[in-house]
Amino acid sequence: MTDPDRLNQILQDQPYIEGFVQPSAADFSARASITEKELKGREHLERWFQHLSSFEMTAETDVRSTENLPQQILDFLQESNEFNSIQLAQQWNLDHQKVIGAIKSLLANEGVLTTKDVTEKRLELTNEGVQFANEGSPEYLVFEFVGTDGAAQADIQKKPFGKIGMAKAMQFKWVSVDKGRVVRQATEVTDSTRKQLESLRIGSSDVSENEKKELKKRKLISEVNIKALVVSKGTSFTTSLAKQEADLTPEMIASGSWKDMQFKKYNFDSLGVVPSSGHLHPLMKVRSEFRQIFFSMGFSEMATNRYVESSFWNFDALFQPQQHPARDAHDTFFVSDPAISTKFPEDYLERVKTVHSKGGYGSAGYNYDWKIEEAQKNVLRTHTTAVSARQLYQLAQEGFRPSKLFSIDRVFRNETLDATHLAEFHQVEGVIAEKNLSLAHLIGIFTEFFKKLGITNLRFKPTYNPYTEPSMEIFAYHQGLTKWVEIGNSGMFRPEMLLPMGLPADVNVAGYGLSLERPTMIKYGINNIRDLFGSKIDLNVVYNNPICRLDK
Ligand SMILES: N[C@@H](Cc1ccccc1)C(=O)O
Repeated sequence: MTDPDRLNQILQDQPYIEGFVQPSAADFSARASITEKELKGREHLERWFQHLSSFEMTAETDVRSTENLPQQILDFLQESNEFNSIQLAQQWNLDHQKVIGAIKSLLANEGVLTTKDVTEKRLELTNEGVQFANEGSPEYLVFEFVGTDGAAQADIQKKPFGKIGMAKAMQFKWVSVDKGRVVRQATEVTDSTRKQLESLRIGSSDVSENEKKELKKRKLISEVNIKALVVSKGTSFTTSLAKQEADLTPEMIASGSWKDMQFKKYNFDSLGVVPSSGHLHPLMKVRSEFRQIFFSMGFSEMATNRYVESSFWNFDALFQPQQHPARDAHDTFFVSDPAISTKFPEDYLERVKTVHSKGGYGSAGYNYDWKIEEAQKNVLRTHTTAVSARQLYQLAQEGFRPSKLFSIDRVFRNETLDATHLAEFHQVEGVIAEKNLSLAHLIGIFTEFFKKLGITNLRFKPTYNPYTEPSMEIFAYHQGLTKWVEIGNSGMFRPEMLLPMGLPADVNVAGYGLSLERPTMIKYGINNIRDLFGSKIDLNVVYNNPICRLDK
């Protein structure tokens, strides 16, 4: 494919290509001016860049195939007796690590090689050096920009190469300034900075010590230490290594051929194949994401270890009246055995009773006959707000301190099952207790919280809870169902709930409860909540959903 004659012709026609530089596309845009001739030749040239690179490879350097590199190294050592890995990599134009890898693989054969660790100093181009090598030095770019007609100094200063380029081009007497106008002082110049950088880049030794010193001063190159190996023949050096088998097969044992074979040493350092075994359930993945998000936002986790809860903690402590429809057997699962709880903090129970029946703390209460029998009834907790209630009471007993708490666990509701409702599901609950908190803080927390989950399409809607005022529901847009789905409920806990607990009057508590299932459905494009439970889960749906792919 290479056509050196044609190439030389091109180089003569287009003298601005200096030497065998391999210009990049950026080269053109970085160049300050392109003459008409160059412009015309550009397309033509671009085709020839391909030839340029193949010419460089075949004519100038000795590029090795890395196939069977260990054998090539043995053959080389046979002739040379000793070599340095860096020099060999340079000579063969290979990545040094590849050479090291091949040497290491040969070391598995005892006695074939001896190696010695050495540290070599090498010059490397800095980022700026690489840029200059690719695009030309700033002084050259200035010289180009000035052109034969000259240019305004202000225009040059605006260019990224302007400042340094001007200083150097003046120092080299390539250009001069007269009343704000820059003109060429030399008719032709060579971009030797770029040339030197290019030579150093390919490890060539044709850059003088003085030139290196200057490049170092300009911070275009720097000295780095590289660990290399000096390799020489071992006591049982050979260029024809016996083929080493990786596996002992039943056939080898049956035929007895294993007796004459050599086997590869077992590599105890290599990583094993990771067995494709269990995966986290999508729900548990989202749960761990939720936990991480809570932790990253400074929340601590509450203990959630009771599914059976008394009505007292599930409802009464939350200022939910005993006639509230949610307490009805249609919505709540009552437990028949044990049917009641009997141990409650007495004073607190008394205060709860009073706030329900007579009011207090500035509230008129509900004005009804509060009955302990109703509060004693055991239920499967209908929300994790029962967990929060216990925790807030505890906080009041210990003495208030600002707190951010969360819990994620199962709750139970006597629901009619459909695509978005189950009788048992998970709630993600958070409470923030602090002075001067408002609903605005809560909205801010949600926005941040869901952003971290990848859900940005949120809407808030005012709602009613017996235990919060104001209260709001949170909706997220579900792409699969093409509708807004409620994913949470929240609000500022009422004083009728907090003050009987003994929390200071100037403390506000914001709370929220979210479903774990619905964000999971949104995230993984699952349209039926029932698909999340039991053995029916269709992993093809989960793993191939277009909205968000689940990594296994
Ligand atoms: N308990 C509410 C959620 C909630 C928690 C805390 C404050 C306000 C609302 C629910 O079940 O939906």
